[in-house]
Amino acid sequence: MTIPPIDGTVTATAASGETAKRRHIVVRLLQDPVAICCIFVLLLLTAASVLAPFLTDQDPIKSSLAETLAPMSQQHPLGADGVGRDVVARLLYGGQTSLAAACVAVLVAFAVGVPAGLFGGYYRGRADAILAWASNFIMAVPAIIILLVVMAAVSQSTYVAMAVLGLIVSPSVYRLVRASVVSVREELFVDAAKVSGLSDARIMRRHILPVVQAPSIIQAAQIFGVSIGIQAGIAFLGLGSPTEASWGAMLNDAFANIYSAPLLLLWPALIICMTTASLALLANSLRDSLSGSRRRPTRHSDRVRDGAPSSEGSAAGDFAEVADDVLLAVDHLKVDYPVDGGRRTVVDGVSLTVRRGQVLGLVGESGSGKSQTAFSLLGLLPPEARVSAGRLLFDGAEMKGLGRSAMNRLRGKRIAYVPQEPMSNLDPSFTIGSQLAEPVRQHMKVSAKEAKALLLGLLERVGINDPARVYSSYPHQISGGMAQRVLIAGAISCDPHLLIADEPTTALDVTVQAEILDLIRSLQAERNMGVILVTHDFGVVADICDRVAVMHTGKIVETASVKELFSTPHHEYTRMLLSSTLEDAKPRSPLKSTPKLPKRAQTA
Ligand SMILES: Nc1ncnc2c1ncn2[C@@H]1O[C@H](COP(=O)(O)OP(=O)(O)OP(=O)(O)O)[C@@H](O)[C@H]1O
Repeated sequence: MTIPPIDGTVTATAASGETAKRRHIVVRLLQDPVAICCIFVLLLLTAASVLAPFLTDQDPIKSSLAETLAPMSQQHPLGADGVGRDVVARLLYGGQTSLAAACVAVLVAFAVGVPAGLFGGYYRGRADAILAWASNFIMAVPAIIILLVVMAAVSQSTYVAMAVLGLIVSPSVYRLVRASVVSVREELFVDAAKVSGLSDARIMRRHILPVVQAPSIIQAAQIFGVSIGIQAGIAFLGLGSPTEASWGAMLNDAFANIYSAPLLLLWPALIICMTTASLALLANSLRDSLSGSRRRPTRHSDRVRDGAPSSEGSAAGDFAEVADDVLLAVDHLKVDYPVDGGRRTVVDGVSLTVRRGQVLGLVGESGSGKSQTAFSLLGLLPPEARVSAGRLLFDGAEMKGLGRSAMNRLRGKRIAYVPQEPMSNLDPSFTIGSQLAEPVRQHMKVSAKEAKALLLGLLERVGINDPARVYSSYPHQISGGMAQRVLIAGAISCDPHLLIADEPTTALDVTVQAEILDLIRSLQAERNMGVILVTHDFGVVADICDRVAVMHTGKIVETASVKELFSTPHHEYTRMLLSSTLEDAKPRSPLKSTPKLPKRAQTA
């Protein structure tokens, strides 16, 4: 077995990739006007504070009773406070204290939280449990009370208070880091690094810390802003050291003179608001630029699509010529997952064809791989799934190698999906109309008004009596059957060529099942759609399918027309399935005049 050179060329490539990624993040950040304004404000404040001795010759601490509440003048551009101290000098020197003390809080929070998160997330076990308990305990303690006690009984220094604050907020850093570590430590590249003999410290530094970096920067900005606010709060309560100029102490002094010199309150309040708002907005912009540039986890399936075709499958064999009426041609589709150091194949060389206007039933017992086959066609498998195929032709074009945006353009527009559980596929926080309209507007490039008109017509078409009411309803206000009609309306809204329905009636009341099947069949005939109907129910197959593919342990064991399959099943597994289904089955009544289906659904 060859172990990839983790420390060699791969590392060099990865390092240059990381550098490029960082550069990309900075570029994105600098393209954001909000971020630029925030950075400018923060740099200005920091520079002014650092350069305070050069910007003013006034002493920020020394009081002068003769200049108590002195008005604005050349000597005191913003006046003097209640004990005659220059406001500008106090703002500038106060910035030194406030910004440096906020740095102390951030440093302590990260010095405690990052190692604890790395250790707990990486090693888990008992140490992790103890750290989790300690973090819960610290978080349960009211921070402001602790700070007041420390300042009253231990030290009045803002720096000491902020060090304690750092300790108090360190559990939030711990939690963030731990969550990031847990999500990355199961990755195959971490296992590969272990196999290659890298030490834990090196794995953490190389593979785990880079993942933790981005969210940590955002959290540092947030903690920085919060600690400036808290400093102001405790100084405002009069707990700061009298020998330290700070923005909070200025607030305290200004409050004492609020009636005689209200402007004194304005300057520190303005500067505190500007600093905390800039930090909060900068954190938001950072998050946006990081999420915009975050590398999409490389799906094994993508590798197959992007790279050279897998050697598996007979690319040139079964589908050398694809007839014009073939909508979908799948050749030797394979899906496998990592399990206990190996891989488990759940779809094993599936080849199938769907013609335009044809309904293909995909049947098999639970776990036979029906849904995995359907999801791989939709490109919806989890990242750990590895997908390969000889060919995946849709509408005459190869789907393999399609990027995410091309796949998104196909999904919803040309390939639509009807799920098994309609209710859990509707977001309870949004109205049905808004959920249906979004993809229509995106794919069809129509206005909100046009999308609504189109959808109201479709809701009526799928048998909903009061489309306008349902359009403005929330999912909990409609029944499961109606939710499935809504999803079917959504699925056909962009006029797809292929509809993949994964057990669309399983979660529904028996009385509604036949109506939904009838609806799918009538829509399919009306629009000449190809349909893949995933089901384990031969009754459903008999009702609406033209052809059937029988799946067993990830393989298609038999494909035939419905008539042939029921009259002369060839494969032993098909016979077994048919006999077990028919043994307990009640005869199904024909669907032709389902009493509950609204008239327009049948006649339209
Ligand atoms: N993320 C995963 N990791 C590992 N195995 C998985 C994963 N998802 C599905 N499988 C396995 O793939 C196999 C096929 O699952 P699939 O959902 O396609 O079955 P199915 O035929 O649709 O069954 P059902 O009718 O119960 O949904 C199952 O054995 C399942 O345990």
